[in-house]
Amino acid sequence: MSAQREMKEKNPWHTPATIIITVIGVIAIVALVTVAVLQNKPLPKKYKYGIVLDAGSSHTALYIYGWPAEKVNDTGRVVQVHSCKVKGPGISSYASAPLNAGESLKVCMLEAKDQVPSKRHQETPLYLGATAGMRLLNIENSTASDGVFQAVSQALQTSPFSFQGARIISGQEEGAFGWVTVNYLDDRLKQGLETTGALDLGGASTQISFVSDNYDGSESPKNSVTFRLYGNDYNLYTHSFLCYGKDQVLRMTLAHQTQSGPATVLDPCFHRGYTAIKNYTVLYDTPCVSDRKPQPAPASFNHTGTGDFQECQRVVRNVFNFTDCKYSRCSFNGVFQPSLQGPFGAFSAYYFVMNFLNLTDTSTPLEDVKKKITNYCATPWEQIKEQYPHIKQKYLAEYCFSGTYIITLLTEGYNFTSENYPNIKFIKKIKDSDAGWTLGYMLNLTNMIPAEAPDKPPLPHGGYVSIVTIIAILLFVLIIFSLRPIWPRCSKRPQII
Ligand SMILES: O=c1[nH]cnc2c1ncn2[C@@H]1O[C@H](COP(=O)(O)OP(=O)(O)O)[C@@H](O)[C@H]1O
Ligand SMILES: [Ca+2]
Repeated sequence: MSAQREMKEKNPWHTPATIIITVIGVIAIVALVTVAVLQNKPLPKKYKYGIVLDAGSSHTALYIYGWPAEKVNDTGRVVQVHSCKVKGPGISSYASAPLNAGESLKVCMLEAKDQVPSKRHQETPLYLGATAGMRLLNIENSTASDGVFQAVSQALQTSPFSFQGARIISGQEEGAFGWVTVNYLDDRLKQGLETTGALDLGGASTQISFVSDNYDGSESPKNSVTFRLYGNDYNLYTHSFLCYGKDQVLRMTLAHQTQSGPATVLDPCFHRGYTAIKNYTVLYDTPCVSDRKPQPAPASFNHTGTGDFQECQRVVRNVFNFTDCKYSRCSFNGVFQPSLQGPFGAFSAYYFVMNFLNLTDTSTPLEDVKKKITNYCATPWEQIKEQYPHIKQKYLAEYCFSGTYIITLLTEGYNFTSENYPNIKFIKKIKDSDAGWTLGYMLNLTNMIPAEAPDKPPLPHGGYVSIVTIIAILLFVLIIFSLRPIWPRCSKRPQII
């Protein structure tokens, strides 16, 4: 009994002071963790939006981008939240009825109104950028292109968004912003990683953009764009070939085959059994071919397919000039191109065509790619129509030509070889956002990519809570241990005696 009393008296656990200290300690730890969890909760996310209309030669598409209002400078934070394909042709096709161009945008603009919360409408910038279709119309008839811009601007001004203007973007911008989009979405810019080149195939123009170490921009300054992004300097090579989109090249190959104004054209780029009456005036109605119109020309010709890849490639080669080059090296048409470097992302029509032909897997050797296109071209038109009843016949009839053009452009135009062909990835989207120039264009106009690397991001909420919890537990353990030298000695004393 007396030993027990003595123990009770000397054990600090049982003194009122230690009990109070321990209770206060535990309360303090619980309070600390509670504060960490509750008070430092991230603020509810406020989203911002931006809208870009891509007025391409074949059609217009609307893209809505969104990002959390705070931390705008974080790479890869802006994402595509919605897209809308405008019904009907590209705006350049409305040259003689410009009001209809404005009207055609209405359905997608209404969709955008639904997609962006109404309290954000006023602050949401809206841009329209037109590419090669409008470049060609502007060359052909600048009054008509002004009329189209006036009509679309008027239509967009009536939207609740903050309309920032409609304009033709240059080929250089189109190429450079496509490259920015691909590398931004891939998180390559902020991390200073090796960049991915961008290959964009449209209907009226095509772009190639990449960074090459042995290129400083001095040999052909007009092909050079310099960027300082997140503290890294980039010297980008870019070129846009006007008229080398797949629709204009198709016209150029047909123009090549109709130089003498024949009544029938036997075209190796179309399937056997394919036949259509085509109008000379319509075919030659673009600045890419207008100077070659046979004079006098009959009203129309009979366009008949023979389905022969090798012959088709021979015809397609005629649209390239491989001989003139005043630089150390050229792609084609006397255009400077440094040596190819790094991985490439090929999008837009590159993707549509190669995806249809089941050729997006670039581990397929180049020779096998050619064999597959050869087989496709050699398949009779009747069989093709039966095999793909749900695909638009206009696209279906042209895949043989388009596949042949793509392979010729990549290998003979840009000089991809069987060794570096696998460096190309045919892509439609990166992390749910479409590959194309629009995102890069918006990031640039809203100053969303800083020249210098942003400060290190503060600890995320989860990390902050974990650290406070760990510290609290350590403190608790420390209190226990600080009491240990007194407590065990007291409790063991009776045994020693
Ligand atoms: O599903 C498809 N299959 C094949 N080609 C397509 C498909 N969708 C779009 N395209 C083609 O992609 C190209 C897009 O070009 P775009 O309209 O962007 O012209 P641009 O960039 O030269 O101004 C056009 O040739 C169009 O016909
Ligand atoms: Ca395009």
